[in-house]
Formats: sequence, C-alpha cells, structure tokens
Amino acid sequence: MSSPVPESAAPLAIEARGLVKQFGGRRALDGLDLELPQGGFLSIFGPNGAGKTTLLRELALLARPTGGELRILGVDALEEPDVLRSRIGLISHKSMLYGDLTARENLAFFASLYGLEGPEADARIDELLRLVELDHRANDCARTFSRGMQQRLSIARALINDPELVLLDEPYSGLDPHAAELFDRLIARVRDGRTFVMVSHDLEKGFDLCTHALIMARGRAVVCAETAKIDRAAFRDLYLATVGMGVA
Ligand SMILES: Nc1ncnc2c1ncn2[C@@H]1O[C@H](COP(=O)(O)OP(=O)(O)OP(=O)(O)O)[C@@H](O)[C@H]1O
Repeated sequence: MSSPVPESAAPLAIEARGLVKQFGGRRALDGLDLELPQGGFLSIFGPNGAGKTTLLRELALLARPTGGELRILGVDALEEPDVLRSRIGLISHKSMLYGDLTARENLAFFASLYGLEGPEADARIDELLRLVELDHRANDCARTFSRGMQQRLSIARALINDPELVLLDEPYSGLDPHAAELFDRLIARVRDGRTFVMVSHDLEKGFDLCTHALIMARGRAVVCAETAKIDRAAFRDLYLATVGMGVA
C-alpha cells in the first residue's frame, strides 16, 4: 500500500514525474509522481488546500505546471497541449453552462467548439440528452434546472467530444442521494474504455468507484495505489489522519 506509484502493464493515460506548481511563495504541487493506466479510475482525496484541484487543473490543461513532466494519453502535455484538449472532458462543480441557453443550445455551442455541427451534432446531442435523461427538458433554459439536472447537463457537455480522459471535480457536492445515485449510474454507463480522475471528499463513494486511490497532503502523494492492493480500513485511517493534519 505504501508504494508511491502503482505498477501496471497497461498503457498509461497519465504519467506525472516531479510535478510542481508554485503560486508565488506557495507550492500547491511539490514534486508529485503519478501513474494511471488507460481505462483506470483514480480518486483523489486529501484535506483542504492539499493541491487536489490544482492537480486536476493541470490535467485539464487549464494551468501549466511550474516544473516536472506530464504525459497524458501518451502525449507530452507541456509540449503539445493543443493536441490533447479535444481528448479531455472536465466536469467541475462550476457547471460551465450558459443559463440563458437551453439544454440543447448549450450542447450545440460546446459541440461547435469541437467543430461538430449539422446533423452529426444534432444526433450526438439527442443521444447525450437521452443518456442524461434530460430529453424532456431539451428546450428549457439551463438556469431553470435544479443542481442535479445542471450536473447531468454538465456531464453531457463534457462528453460531447467523446473524451478519452474525463476529469471530475467533487461531482457529488450539492447532490441529494437520488441525484448522486443517478450520477453513479451515468458514470457506470459512460465508463467503458475511458479513463477517469475524480477529486472527492467522500471517501466511501470515491473508493467504491475507483481502481486507483491517491491521498494528497501539502502538494505531495501520501499514498497512491491500486485499490485491489489496498486494505480499506488502513486506507480510511490514513485518510482521517491526513485530513486531521488540517489545512495545508
Ligand atoms: N490561483 C492561486 N493563487 C494562489 N494560490 C493558489 C491558487 N490556487 C490554489 N492556490 C493554493 O494552492 C494550494 C492548493 O490549493 P487547491 O485548490 O489545489 O487545494 P484542494 O486540495 O483542491 O483544496 P479543497 O479541498 O479546499 O478544494 C492552497 O494553499 C491554495 O491556497
């Protein structure tokens, strides 16, 4: 369980070596190493300020590391981020939707960003609206949706370009148990063949979903391992001890 990097023979979706992110005098990532095989599901845990969102933003290519190496889906993310963008989807707790556009218009807008237009885009949008069970609300403005519905539309948005890597930033925050269950079912339906990385404060849920688990503190990996090789009770104790360290 204490191995810093999980070993695997599968091709790697994510390979980070000595990743550093410096904000002025503060180090949000402090030499982080990480490997995740393609098709894997990594859950990231840790106290407030541990660097989880910073790591997710680097993986989403929204921010550039200050140092270290990062390969995503076999591509050097620092050298060729533009090659990667269309292969990655991000579901953040900020919905990134346009409130005054309908569900369908939102999806059409994001589809157009990936050059998807016309009947091909319409078919994809119909398919995704059915998938997230919002086809009956396709022509309603996103601002009239509940939090759970906005979350489902965000999932459709993030999947519009059929991404190989899906990044989830605390997707359960604000969801009631029913919406959370729906979200679980949705993830299960779109999981096939894709790689997932999820930041979560819910240890039990995060652990149930993942194939690999990472606990971060102060910008470093406290533990990163395949869940099949982890003793869950020991992992929970380590998590609680790490969160008990308080804000980094
Ligand atoms: N844009 C920024 N400018 C300055 N410091 C930042 C910036 N973004 C993050 N930080 C700092 O980097 C550290 C890690 O922040 P990050 O948001 O990654 O933590 P987190 O693990 O996601 O926390 P939380 O659980 O509270 O969401 C914190 O000390 C934070 O103050």
